[in-house]
Amino acid sequence: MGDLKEYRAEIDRIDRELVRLFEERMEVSEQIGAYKIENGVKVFDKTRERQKLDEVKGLAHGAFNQHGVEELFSQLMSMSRKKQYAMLEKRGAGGRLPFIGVDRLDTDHIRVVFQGVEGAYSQAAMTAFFGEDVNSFHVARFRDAMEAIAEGSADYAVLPIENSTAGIVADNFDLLVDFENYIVAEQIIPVEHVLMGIKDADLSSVRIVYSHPQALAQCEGLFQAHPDWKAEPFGNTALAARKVAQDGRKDEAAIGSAFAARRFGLQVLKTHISDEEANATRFMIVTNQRIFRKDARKISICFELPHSSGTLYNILSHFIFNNINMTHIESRPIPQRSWEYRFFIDFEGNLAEPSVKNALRGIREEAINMKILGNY
Ligand SMILES: O=C(O)C(=O)C[C@]1(C(=O)O)C=C[C@@H](O)C=C1
Repeated sequence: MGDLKEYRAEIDRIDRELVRLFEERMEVSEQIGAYKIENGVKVFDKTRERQKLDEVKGLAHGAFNQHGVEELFSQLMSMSRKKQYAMLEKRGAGGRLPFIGVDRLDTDHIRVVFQGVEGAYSQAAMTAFFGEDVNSFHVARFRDAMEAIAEGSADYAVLPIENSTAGIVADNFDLLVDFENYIVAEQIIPVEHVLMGIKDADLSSVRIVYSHPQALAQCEGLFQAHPDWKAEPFGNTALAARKVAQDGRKDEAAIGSAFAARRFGLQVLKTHISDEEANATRFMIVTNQRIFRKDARKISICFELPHSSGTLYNILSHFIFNNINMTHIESRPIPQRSWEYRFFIDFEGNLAEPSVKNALRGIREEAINMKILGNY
């Protein structure tokens, strides 16, 4: 057995050599970067990297070291790419992002669309953002709202994206991919559900409860306390309230806002029925222009990744390297492509910042179909 101090001295000597070699390698990488800028060659060369990894693996001995060498060189090349992306941005060769910074959103003479009927939570979010007097109309489906802005019959749409208890509204994530519409703002509103029924109904007469699936999910405790009640998914909370009012049956109830109960002449049978007290829904304000407020602090993007080891890790490294704080990640299956996923990521920043541009450039090159969904 040798001496620990001696071993460490030996490691120190090797590490000094590694650092020297790393810096030497990075210098060559910079020269390649300059060549690539000059000749318009893409930074990321997947084929070359694959060949390199196979070659260096072949030089190592034993499975453990081969694996280690592969990981080490993936990181070295990733570092090399980041250096080259930074050079591109510095020399203004990074290309312009197709988004225009504005001082404020244009809210004069606008029409706003929301999904659902009168009394929907989306309407509450809309009036909270645009004011009570906003010129608005409503449509049946989230997709209809997206279409309305895509074709210009509305200037903005208000759509729920996430609830603090039940999680994301998956359909709206997918619609952001299908349409060339962009998030320009968000509005968070508290969601206070009540149970409502017709004038003659009471808790003992209720048998079936209608509401949006997410609202039903937010009130699981209520159904556990009343195992004989059937939860029946419905288009949205306001439609559920309207149905109960129209059917006029004592055995029917709806979960929705007190606002909807008032609007449809229903009585509130029970308040505070959400499992979590502080339940809130985040709505996005969407438009068909690629604009962002100059003081925007949050960016949403999405991209696709093949289902193979390390792909997500590599993409996320762009955030770490550029010191960017990621606040949300979500994955959704890609239709017709089994086991491939689309990732939705929110992070802090503004599209005008160099670190953001740098990270986005790397992600754009290394992921598939990267799309900026908005800066707000
Ligand atoms: O060979 C190149 O094109 C390089 O830029 C060097 C390098 C590397 O570090 O080895 C870096 C990025 C490329 O994706 C491939 C290889």
